[in-house]
Amino acid sequence: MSAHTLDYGKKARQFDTTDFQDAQVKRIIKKLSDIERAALSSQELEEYNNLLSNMETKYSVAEVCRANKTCHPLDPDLQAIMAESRDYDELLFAWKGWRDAAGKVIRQDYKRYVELANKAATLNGHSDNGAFWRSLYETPTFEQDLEALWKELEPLYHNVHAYVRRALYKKYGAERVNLKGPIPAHLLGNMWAQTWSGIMDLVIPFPGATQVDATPAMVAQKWDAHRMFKESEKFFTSLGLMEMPPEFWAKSMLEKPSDRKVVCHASAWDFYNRKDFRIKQCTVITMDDLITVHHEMGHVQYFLQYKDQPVSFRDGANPGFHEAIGDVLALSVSTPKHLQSIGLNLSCDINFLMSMALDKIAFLPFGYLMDQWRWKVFDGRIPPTEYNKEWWNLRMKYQGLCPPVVRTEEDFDPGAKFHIPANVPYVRYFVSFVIQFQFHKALCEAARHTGPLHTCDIYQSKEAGKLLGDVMKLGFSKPWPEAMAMITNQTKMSALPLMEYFQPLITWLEKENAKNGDVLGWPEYDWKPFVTS
Ligand SMILES: O=C(CCC(O)(O)[C@H](Cc1ccccc1)NC(=O)c1ccccc1)N[C@@H](Cc1c[nH]c2ccccc12)C(=O)O
Ligand SMILES: [Zn+2]
Repeated sequence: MSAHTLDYGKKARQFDTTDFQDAQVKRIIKKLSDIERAALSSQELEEYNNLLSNMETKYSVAEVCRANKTCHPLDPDLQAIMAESRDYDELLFAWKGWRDAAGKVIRQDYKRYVELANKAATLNGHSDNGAFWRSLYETPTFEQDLEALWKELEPLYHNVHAYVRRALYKKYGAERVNLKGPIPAHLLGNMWAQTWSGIMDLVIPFPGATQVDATPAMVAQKWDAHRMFKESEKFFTSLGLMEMPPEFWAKSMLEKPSDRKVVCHASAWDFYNRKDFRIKQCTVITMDDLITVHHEMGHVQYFLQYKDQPVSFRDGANPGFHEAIGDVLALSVSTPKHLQSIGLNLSCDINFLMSMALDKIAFLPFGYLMDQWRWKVFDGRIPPTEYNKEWWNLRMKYQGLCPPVVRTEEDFDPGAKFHIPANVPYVRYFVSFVIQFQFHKALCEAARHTGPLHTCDIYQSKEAGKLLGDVMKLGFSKPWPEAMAMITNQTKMSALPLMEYFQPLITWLEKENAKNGDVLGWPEYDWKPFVTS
């Protein structure tokens, strides 16, 4: 890839496109001219690639062992413990163990990776690697736009955070949860506390109503990975979008193999030959993974829709668009009405909206802080001596979380999250979680949906499918505001559709939190949970 990038980059850089007339030619030459890591000397490029390979391997083989010598990988063991265990110390075993096994061990590699990534970025004319990552959005006001979106969404998060904190207080007691303080980071049902649907049973507003998680029904009906992917394909074709080609089914890895170590974090792959497209996923039979299946299938649908564009344009309008496609469909799949239509469960409105909020609203501060930390590491505002301290400052500031045990600069907690060792930017998911509701609202109007936004299911709407398909066909050929306007009739990111979707829940939460006299936020930010071991 680097050899190809270098060859085409050198050719592209021979042209001064100032007076070129054809906007598409100018756009292709501009994109080819950024040769990224290929700008490094061959020796430094080899060092850089080795660092990335070492970090990803360390992450993928890491496991946590018990005193009795049984060892647990992240997928599926530790993820299951974090979602299912309600034992404070068992959760702490998995949480601390994973950070010792996967994060701590890559701190030195990461320090050197930052130096080389920045060197490549400056050789391509950027001030640092974070500036290069942000340049992919072609939006001069990008950082201000993101901060404005976060300020609009923060009150929703504070309401969910306060409500969940009270539920955890009831479960784990006053020594472990302070109703005016941050929440210990290992109690939220997920290894990184990035989505909280794992603890839905602790926070469900109306336990009497039919339950909202489809997992038991999927297991009872003996769903397997293939069935999950086929269900997702059926949704795409119901919109008039494309089915998966035979090579996809022949060459994808949809389940964790038993004979070799693989990178289990889900991913989708375009082989740029218009025929070969694949997903690699260690699928487990849960509702959570049914959502991830749709997410990955969204990437492949995008590959299929733009496969006839020039290679330089076979990319998302911006990285957030690529992350949003699958999630837009998953918003329809998740509705009680749709789940019932495929034989899974249904539930009452507030319970349903709570389960959606535990993933979509809880995620926002995490989606935002991940690259806040990395941008500051790349531009030098966070030196290696403060990697972990600044990480926890951001985890406190945005998510209202605190570490369950003391952290030092011997630790490297950001390294315990896939995207950090894997060199995958993250603000794309924050952008996706905002724009997917803008797309959902627009597609629901195209599908002539009436009633509240959260009940909309665009299944079988060819009009909705055409809107989405036409944008995906553009790939990266037009600036993303144009693609945004094709779907939503306006060019900016907006938090309003997300807020409209969750309005019934927010109203309910504000009343509930007021009734409990709960504080919004964590004024007692210095509080620490009682540590036994
Ligand atoms: O990482 C992912 C899914 C993986 C991916 O599909 O985004 C994958 C990440 C990746 C990128 C590069 C190499 C290896 C893995 N991205 C892609 O496969 C991909 C493919 C083509 C274009 C762009 C991205 N989700 C994030 C955010 C997230 C959490 N919960 C979610 C629920 C629904 C959707 C996203 C999330 C996470 O798990 O923290
Ligand atoms: Zn993705």
